[in-house]
Amino acid sequence: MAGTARGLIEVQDFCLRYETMEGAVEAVSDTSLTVRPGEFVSIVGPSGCGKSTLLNALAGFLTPSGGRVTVDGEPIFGPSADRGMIFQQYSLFPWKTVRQNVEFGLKMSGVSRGERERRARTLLGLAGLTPFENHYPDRLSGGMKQRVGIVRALATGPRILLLDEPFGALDAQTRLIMQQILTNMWQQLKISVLFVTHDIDEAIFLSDRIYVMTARPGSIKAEIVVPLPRPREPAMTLSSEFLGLRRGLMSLIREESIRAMGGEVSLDALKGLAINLEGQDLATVL
Ligand SMILES: Nc1ncnc2c1ncn2[C@@H]1O[C@H](COP(=O)(O)OP(=O)(O)OP(=O)(O)O)[C@@H](O)[C@H]1O
Repeated sequence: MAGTARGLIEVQDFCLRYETMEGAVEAVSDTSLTVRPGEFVSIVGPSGCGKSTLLNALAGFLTPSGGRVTVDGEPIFGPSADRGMIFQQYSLFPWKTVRQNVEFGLKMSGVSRGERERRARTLLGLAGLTPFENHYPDRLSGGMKQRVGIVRALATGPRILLLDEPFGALDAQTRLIMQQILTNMWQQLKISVLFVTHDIDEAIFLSDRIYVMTARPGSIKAEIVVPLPRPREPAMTLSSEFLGLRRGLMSLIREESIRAMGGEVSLDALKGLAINLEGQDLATVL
């Protein structure tokens, strides 16, 4: 799996509508993006802009209402071990040990016992999980469970890895460690990654490029290249380059988050200027 120039993701004029009892919900419209083989790309945007919808279409769980979604030029017709997907919630089999969880997909694909063990042990080693290979998931912390989930998705040698807020449930310190483990694994495996996050710092720290989506129906508002060198070090988050990117991204997302609230909240309201109290203080008025 290492060293192969595979994993080109191309999304062209993608639209997705959900049909509901109340009518159609246009979740994503006219979205085009590319992830080149071996690239790490993130998607950020306001809540409800369609990030998960797009990722689920790439995973093969949803069918586009329009446009084209391909990996290495091949259209997507359903889920495949070629496209690993990681969610925020851990989805390990509780009755299997860590190594059995990692080997599961390989067993289903008919890989021999020896080869399964070799691959699982290599990946568990890369993720620092060797001492826990015989543990059951209920004995693992959230960060460890998520590491096992990532290793399990990688074990079958996917061309691309899709991650939907994978570290959203973890505390800040564990999150930082997970980010480094993920980038280490990604650099060694040379796999293409599309990563959805709400965390701007996380997107900058991990990515080669970042797509910013508009409020629903989501489309691409901006594409930002992250020029920070690799390997990324935690100290880089204090550099002027990092802070400049952060400022730019925050202002783009803020604009869209306000739009996503459908006019319920205006910039004036956020500054506390939207209601005229006619000189009285709030406690008196209430
Ligand atoms: N099954 C569904 N039926 C109807 N509408 C849906 C369905 N799933 C999602 N939506 C709507 O589609 C839009 C996009 O949802 P999606 O979960 O993709 O957004 P998101 O950007 O991932 O959100 P968040 O950042 O809050 O996780 C939202 O307005 C959501 O309410």
